[in-house]
Amino acid sequence: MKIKTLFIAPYPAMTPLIDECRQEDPDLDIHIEVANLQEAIPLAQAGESQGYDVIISRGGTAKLIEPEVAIPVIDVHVSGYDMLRVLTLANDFPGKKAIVGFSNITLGAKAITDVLDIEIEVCTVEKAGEVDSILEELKDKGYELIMGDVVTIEAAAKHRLEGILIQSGREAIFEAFQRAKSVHRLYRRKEWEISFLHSLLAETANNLIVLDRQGEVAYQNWADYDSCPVPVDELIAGIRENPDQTRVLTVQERGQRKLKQKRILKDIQGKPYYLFDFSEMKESAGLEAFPVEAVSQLPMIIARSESMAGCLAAMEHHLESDSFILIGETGTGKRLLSRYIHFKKHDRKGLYAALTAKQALTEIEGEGFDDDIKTLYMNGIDMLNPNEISNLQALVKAERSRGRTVILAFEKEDPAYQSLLFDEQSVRVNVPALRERKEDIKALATYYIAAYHGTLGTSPVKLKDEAAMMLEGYSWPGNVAELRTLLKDAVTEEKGYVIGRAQISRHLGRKQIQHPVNAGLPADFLQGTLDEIEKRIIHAVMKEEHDNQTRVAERLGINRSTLWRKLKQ
Ligand SMILES: Nc1ncnc2c1ncn2[C@@H]1O[C@H](COP(=O)(O)OP(=O)(O)OP(=O)(O)O)[C@@H](O)[C@H]1O
Repeated sequence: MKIKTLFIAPYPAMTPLIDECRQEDPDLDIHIEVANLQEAIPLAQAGESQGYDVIISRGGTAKLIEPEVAIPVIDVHVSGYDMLRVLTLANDFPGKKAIVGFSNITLGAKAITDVLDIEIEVCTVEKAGEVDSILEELKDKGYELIMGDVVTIEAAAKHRLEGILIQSGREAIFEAFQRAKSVHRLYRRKEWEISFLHSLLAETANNLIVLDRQGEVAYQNWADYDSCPVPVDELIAGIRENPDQTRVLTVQERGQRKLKQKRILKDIQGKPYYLFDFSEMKESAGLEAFPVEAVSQLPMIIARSESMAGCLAAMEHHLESDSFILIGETGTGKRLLSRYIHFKKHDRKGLYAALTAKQALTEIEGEGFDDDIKTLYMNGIDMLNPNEISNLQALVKAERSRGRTVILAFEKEDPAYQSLLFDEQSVRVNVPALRERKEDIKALATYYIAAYHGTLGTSPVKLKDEAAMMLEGYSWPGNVAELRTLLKDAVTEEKGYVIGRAQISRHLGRKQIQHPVNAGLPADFLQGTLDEIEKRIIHAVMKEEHDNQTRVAERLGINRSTLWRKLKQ
């Protein structure tokens, strides 16, 4: 198919030559118009809307058209032949002569006049406005003949000077035809690439918006939403807050569902762009849903005691590892520490998932397990049978090789899990029981008083030393989780500003009543293994709390998933 070409000639004498040349070029379908400078712009714009592929023009006219249209504009260059022709013409002219024009004309002219020793003055202008004053000066000096482009020749006529237009010859026109063809080919190829990528994007980047640093929308495509699911102002505020972070992941609760937002900073042609990709997080198909989150800030860990500070230091020291084993009684803070490891290792560039070992075995291999999950925290390993344990071992290895950090939690060092517990590649961290780090108790209690004051609006703001001492005297079988529950009960009940000995003693006393050592229990209640006794206690409390698992977990100072696990045993 021929290339539809609009040739805008800046002077009428050019048209016969163009007409002659176009007969010899089978690839271009050329339509000719004559217009100089500004007059050419509306013609060019009309040509673009009529479906022309390319425009050819010359000098200042071509330059003016170019920014006004979105199709390629080819400039007919002034060739050495054109220059030779005009100089030959002028050579026989008697009197003083000069060439006036922009450097694209005068540089070549100067070279030729120097080499051939032709006596012609060469004057270069930098702005079209300078032409008049140069011509006036030349006239005063006795110059009679001026050579140049259309602008120069029109000005020469005004000053009553003789003018010869530097015309384009066949070679320059053919050369422009060639360039028109190759630029058109390139343009077509790029156009194809762009539409190809656009249709790919429309298929693959389903819910995407791209903003520049100023917040202008550069691209957007919504398959599952009518428009951006998060207000664009919110996205812009995030960019301003943190413009240089290359990757930021967040998870937002949207009613019952969770919306994952992934922000990637991309340098495109030297300019920063922010790609926001949105997706709904798939709820786990299996047992119960497990929490997946983007840990957005470093979790607060109280570590006044030497043992807890040592525990943190050991983790910090081995952060490059992709495998951790946390050993500590229930409620000591293993999950909290795993979130701390995740934040330190992956910052906001990946998601964190906490799940039981059984869930891990069923969910991870399944469809829809999110690639952005970079840390897997697994507990409940004691519920696995030997076969499942070896499956878990293989899974841990595979997940590590996928670039995930795997953190396994154990309540005690049980020989049944030896293969997992003593894995050489893992960093083992012992999380001390609260009774072994009494120095942390006051700080933890104060932290919780402040936290509940801030989140629940509870009154107390101070813990008296005598009350702290009472807390330090207790053995905390449920560890920090139990301490937190006691503090929550105490601050919710208390309407004054201070938690003193009386309040703490009341709550610790209740524990004695709720968990009497043996009073009123069947004779065989304390018989059997520890696991059996634990089971009986849990069922007794379940009965008292009418099967309300949240309340039972609170009373026993364990979290709900631990309770759930223990009930399933
Ligand atoms: N050092 C600490 N500083 C602040 N809060 C803590 C600390 N240790 C534990 N906590 C808090 O105590 C509660 C229980 O901690 P966590 O759930 O991490 O314990 P766990 O050892 O994983 O328990 P389980 O084995 O029962 O699942 C959480 O609310 C946690 O934030």
